[in-house]
Amino acid sequence: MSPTFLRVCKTARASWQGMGSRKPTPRRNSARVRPAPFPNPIPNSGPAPVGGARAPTSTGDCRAPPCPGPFPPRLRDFRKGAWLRRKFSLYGKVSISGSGVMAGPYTECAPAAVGQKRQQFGSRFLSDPARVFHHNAWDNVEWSEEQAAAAERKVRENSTQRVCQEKQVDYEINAHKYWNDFYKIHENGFFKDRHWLFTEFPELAPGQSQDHLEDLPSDKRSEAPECRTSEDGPGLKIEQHKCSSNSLEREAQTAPVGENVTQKFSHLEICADEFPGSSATYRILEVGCGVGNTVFPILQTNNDPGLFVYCCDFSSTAIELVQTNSAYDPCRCFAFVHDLCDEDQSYPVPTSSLDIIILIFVLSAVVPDKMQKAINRLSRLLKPGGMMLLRDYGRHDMAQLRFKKGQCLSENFYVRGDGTRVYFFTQDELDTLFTTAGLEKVQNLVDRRLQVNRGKQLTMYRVWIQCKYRKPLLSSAGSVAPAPDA
Ligand SMILES: C[S@@+](CC[C@H](N)C(=O)[O-])C[C@H]1O[C@@H](n2cnc3c(N)ncnc32)[C@H](O)[C@@H]1O
Repeated sequence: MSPTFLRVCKTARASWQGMGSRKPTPRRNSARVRPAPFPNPIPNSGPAPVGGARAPTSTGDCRAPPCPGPFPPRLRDFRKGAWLRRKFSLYGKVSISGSGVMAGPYTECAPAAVGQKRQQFGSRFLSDPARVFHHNAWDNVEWSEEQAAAAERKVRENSTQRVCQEKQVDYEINAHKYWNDFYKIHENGFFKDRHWLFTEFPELAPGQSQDHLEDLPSDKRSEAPECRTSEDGPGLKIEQHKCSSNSLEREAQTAPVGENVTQKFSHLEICADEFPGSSATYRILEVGCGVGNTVFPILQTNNDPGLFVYCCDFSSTAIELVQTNSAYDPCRCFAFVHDLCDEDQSYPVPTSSLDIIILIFVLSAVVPDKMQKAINRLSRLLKPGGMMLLRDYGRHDMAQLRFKKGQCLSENFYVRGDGTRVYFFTQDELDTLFTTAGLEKVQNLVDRRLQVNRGKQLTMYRVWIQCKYRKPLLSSAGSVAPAPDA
């Protein structure tokens, strides 16, 4: 994109590259699973009670662990049982007798009745341990004291030996390169079910029918590839709105991709009425979008003609994959390379212009020292009343427990075998990050889920955290609340 696409209004610095071409339905723990010795996970969600420890709807993260990789493994990976069992001690053999992974009393709730659309998702509670392998996953699993203590021990153990300073610097400076390498290898092969998106985050498609989801049995929903192109998608009706006639918008959206087209705009600020998507009435930004696993489902599901979706990632490889995806529509979407930790880069939208900012398993990839400023900057982009949505790894998730000594960078922060990094949050830590950025809590819950490999009789305990924080409409003085300084 050329600087001519931008109108210089004030002083600021903007730079970006490559422009161009799993439940808020609060669910109740109607049943509790008393876990056993090891990792136990959780469950589902519902519209969440503010600040609770409820469980969101469906699956959680983007991928689970088959290898030190950035994502939790997909369900189908679980079928590689033998290999996984060897590799990860956290995969436990379930002992129905109670001596194995799951012990203690369980209460199994009947699956949600047909017709209770949202509740069907993530509302499967295990009450009878003998039935643990009857389904792929169980919701709202509570951890026993014994299991929590074992997780603590495991973390203490794998944190004793830290990565040397020199390597730590390399992982920080070259973080985007490690992710580029990741996407060069996997491209968009990590697509995973994201139907939970709209159950957990209805704000992404307000007022839109979720009927297409009900066509899938719940088991299938969590295994189906989540993001398809418009051609092979789930038959969703996509109503496209016209491209803006605004020249900036048009040109910026068709600019070439890749790092070589990086444009640095020092001391620039986007003018309020000339930026990509400036004519939209509902703006969503996804930060750390990867290859579009969230963005494309939003574009497919939300047919509001006033919708415009921005998405960025500091991996130019990922952004290129987004921009070259056949479902990428520059009239409705703008993908750009951006490092959310780089204070010298501005976002291509004005302050107070976004309705929703979504962070899915991205904040955990950022070095803890830089998280607060990154959230502060994002907070300023939200309109009063706008919301920040997050889903990310929770403390003691199986992925954390499986790290070996020598992979720990700092407390609860690790590097995977491929050089990508991951932090495991507590609810309080996230609450502090968001409230310090001037946002108020709407939801902050922990999602504990037990995933099951029925073929191999393995159980995996996942922990994810889901948050929604809103920018206040008015300060107590009656004016719009000020955005925090970086
Ligand atoms: C675990 S992946 C999640 C991708 C995507 N949100 C999803 O759920 O499929 C983390 C993503 O965050 C991106 N990322 C990590 N650190 C970043 C940063 N400082 N700025 C922008 N993107 C970043 C990575 O490139 C990667 O695409």
